[in-house]
Amino acid sequence: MTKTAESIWSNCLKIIKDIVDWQPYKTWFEPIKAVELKGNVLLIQVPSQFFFEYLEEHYVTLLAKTLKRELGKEARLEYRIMVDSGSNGHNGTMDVPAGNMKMYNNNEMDFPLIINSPVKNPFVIPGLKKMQIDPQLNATYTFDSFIEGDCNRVARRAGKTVAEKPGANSFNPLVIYGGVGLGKTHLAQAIGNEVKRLHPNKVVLYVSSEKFINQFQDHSRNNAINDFIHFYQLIDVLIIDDVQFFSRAERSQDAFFAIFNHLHQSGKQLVLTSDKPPKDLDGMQERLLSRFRWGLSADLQIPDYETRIEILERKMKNDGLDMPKEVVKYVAYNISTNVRELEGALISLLAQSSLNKREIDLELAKKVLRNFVKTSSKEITIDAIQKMVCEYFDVPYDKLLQKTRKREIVQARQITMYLAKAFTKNSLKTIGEHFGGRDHTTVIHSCQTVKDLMDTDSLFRENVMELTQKVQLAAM
Ligand SMILES: Nc1ncnc2c1ncn2[C@@H]1O[C@H](COP(=O)(O)OP(=O)(O)OP(=O)(O)O)[C@@H](O)[C@H]1O
Repeated sequence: MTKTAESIWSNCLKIIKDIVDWQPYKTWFEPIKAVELKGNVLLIQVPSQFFFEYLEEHYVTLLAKTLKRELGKEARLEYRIMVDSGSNGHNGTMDVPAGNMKMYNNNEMDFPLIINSPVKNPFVIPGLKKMQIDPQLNATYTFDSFIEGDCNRVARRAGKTVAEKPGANSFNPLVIYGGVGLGKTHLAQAIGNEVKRLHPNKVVLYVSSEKFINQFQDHSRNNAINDFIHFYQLIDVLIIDDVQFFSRAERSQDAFFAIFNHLHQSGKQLVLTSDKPPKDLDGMQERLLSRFRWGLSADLQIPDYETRIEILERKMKNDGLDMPKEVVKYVAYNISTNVRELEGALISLLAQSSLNKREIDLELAKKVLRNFVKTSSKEITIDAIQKMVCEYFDVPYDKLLQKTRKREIVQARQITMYLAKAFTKNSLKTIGEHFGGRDHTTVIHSCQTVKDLMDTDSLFRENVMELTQKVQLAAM
């Protein structure tokens, strides 16, 4: 029988249908039309640029293997992409070779594009029933590399719970929010990586809201919104980064609403990040905001001095680097804006050391940081912290030093000790002396009590976080 484009494609579809699940088959393979067969090159037509990219990204291996079965090992695939003529002046279609198909002539490179796929070869998995998608995760963003401190304890622990039991916990959705460079993406990705580690069969997808909106707009142009929504409804753990950008995209919010409802009702997990608390997300539909409140919103704050040291040390350890402790302390002390800047300072320091072929020492650190950020001009004192706390809680200064056992005073005193330990270089003994001659063990006990209370009492935690920021500002 003569081979035609249709017959070849129809044979390919028979194989593909046995391998992929029904829904992705309908979404990603049924809309494809066989156009032309020229020797060993099959031209297929796909409805959009997005569709083409999606196939290339997720199904290129499957397509290549299938086609090679039908047309031999020299087989090649070309796409004809339906183009929106209104937006770019093309005449309705554009032909593109499957850029990666040539790789498949080399048997050793059978699956170069399915990254993080738990399934090595879709052809040997009997009755494969899960959608194969690249979860778009960066393997370096793990819980292990995400240092825990008072600034992120609640969010990090909630993230772990979600990863252990996705969809089957009360943190659904989990909304992680916080300022620039404080680790929202890292933590959200860590959840995805942990889910894949603990539950390899779960379908995880990380996507930025911007990408989601672009995909939606592509599908909308191609009258394929239902396909778009159906695709997202197949995911077990959907992680959407920077949801604040939805505020500019009313119609994408409608699609997200449909996806959210379906996933939530089916016991699937949603993880969202935002640069502000959900209640401050202007331009977001109320029905979405009310759904965000169903789960848990956890914030990320600026890490305190000790956590900043730990972050720097872990980063250096991971990269096999070393530098004197006093330099680490100097960097941590002077950069208290966010973690990205902290990492930036470390990189600048290493670069300067390697360019100038000189050891990293305090002198070099001072020079580099001078150009990098405004270093702390003032060393914050215990007295200054005491005054700030007294003002904040409206507690008389002398009461802080006396032996009063009144709860408000005791807590204010404990918080002051905690902040003094985090933000000054004084020893525990000196800190104790500033509180009417208390013992260093009292300071240790106070710091521990503050940490414990921050885990259990959200109002207390908010107070400490606000005071932390005030102290950090005063030290700049
Ligand atoms: N607790 C932490 N432990 C270790 N590394 C951290 C921690 N928090 C943040 N980082 C690192 O800081 C950098 C910035 O983090 P990330 O990109 O996740 O921030 P973000 O809050 O998503 O920022 P943006 O608001 O700009 O999107 C990353 O390299 C991340 O690994």
